[in-house]
Amino acid sequence: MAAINVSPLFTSSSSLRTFSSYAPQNTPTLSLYSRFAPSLSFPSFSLRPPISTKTRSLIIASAVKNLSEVEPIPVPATPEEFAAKFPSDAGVYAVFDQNDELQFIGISRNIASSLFSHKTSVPELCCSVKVGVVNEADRTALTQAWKSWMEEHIEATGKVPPGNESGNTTWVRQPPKKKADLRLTPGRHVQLTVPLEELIDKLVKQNKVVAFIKGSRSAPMCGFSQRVIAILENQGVDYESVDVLDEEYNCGLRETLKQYSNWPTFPQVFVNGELVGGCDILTSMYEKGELAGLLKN
Ligand SMILES: N[C@@H](CCC(=O)N[C@@H](CS)C(=O)NCC(=O)O)C(=O)O
Ligand code: FES
Repeated sequence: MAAINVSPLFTSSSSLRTFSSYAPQNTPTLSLYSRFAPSLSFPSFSLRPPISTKTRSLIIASAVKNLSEVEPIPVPATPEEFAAKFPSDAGVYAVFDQNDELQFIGISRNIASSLFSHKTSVPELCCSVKVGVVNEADRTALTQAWKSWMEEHIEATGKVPPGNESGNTTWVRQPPKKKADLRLTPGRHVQLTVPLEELIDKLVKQNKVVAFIKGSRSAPMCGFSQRVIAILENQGVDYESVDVLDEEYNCGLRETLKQYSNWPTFPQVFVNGELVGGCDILTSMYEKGELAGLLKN
């Protein structure tokens, strides 16, 4: 197995092997090891031709210590302790369970924050951590650091850390689930016993923030509605959305709402039962910093 010794900047035992020089035997090809870290996606972990001198000098400049040479740090419990123990810098980290089995190697723009998030979501797997800060941490440098730790571990054990195996989502931050849009009626086949205006009135008075939009909040059907949803999401406010184009569950809403609010277009955003406005008004309030106060009161 060919190994290329490189720069004294690497610690004494370190050597940098070309990616093509070792795919461990009895294990799948390296491309199968490609995984996603919580905040950054990796390029595929594929076999490559030998690294050019220029690339190698880049790698050396951003190299972290070998995985085996880094001291593990016990994982603390509180966010304050995380901030005190771990750097908020970018880099690579390796998480070990209570049996000192390596569970996951990840990269992050903020190591302390990523580790705290792992500790919160999978506490039983986070007992100690090895950390390598990457200087001048652009994407290439971070990926390189991750690859070198992955390769070192694979070479030593012949296996990929379980959390980095293809299809394992334990360590990947799941996007928050979007709330469902509200429906005004049980369906168009059901005869309403109260006028639609009354249902609208109840809806806007019983919910602090309501956005009547074209399409759903997860797939707005018009740029104006999309903009308003983006603003509300950005404000982190809990809001309800109603699709005025949904003729099955909101039959007649598109025209009735225009009369109710005396406003001819959509989107329409209500706060505390009052119409605030459409896309232009929301955008202007957002840009002037006036929206946060209104949404919170
Ligand atoms: N200037 C408006 C833009 C919205 C707009 O023009 N909406 C149109 C096109 S989506 C609309 O709702 N027309 C009435 C309708 O489609 O029933 C705003 O600030 O919200
Ligand atoms: S649906 Fe065409 S501009 Fe809104």
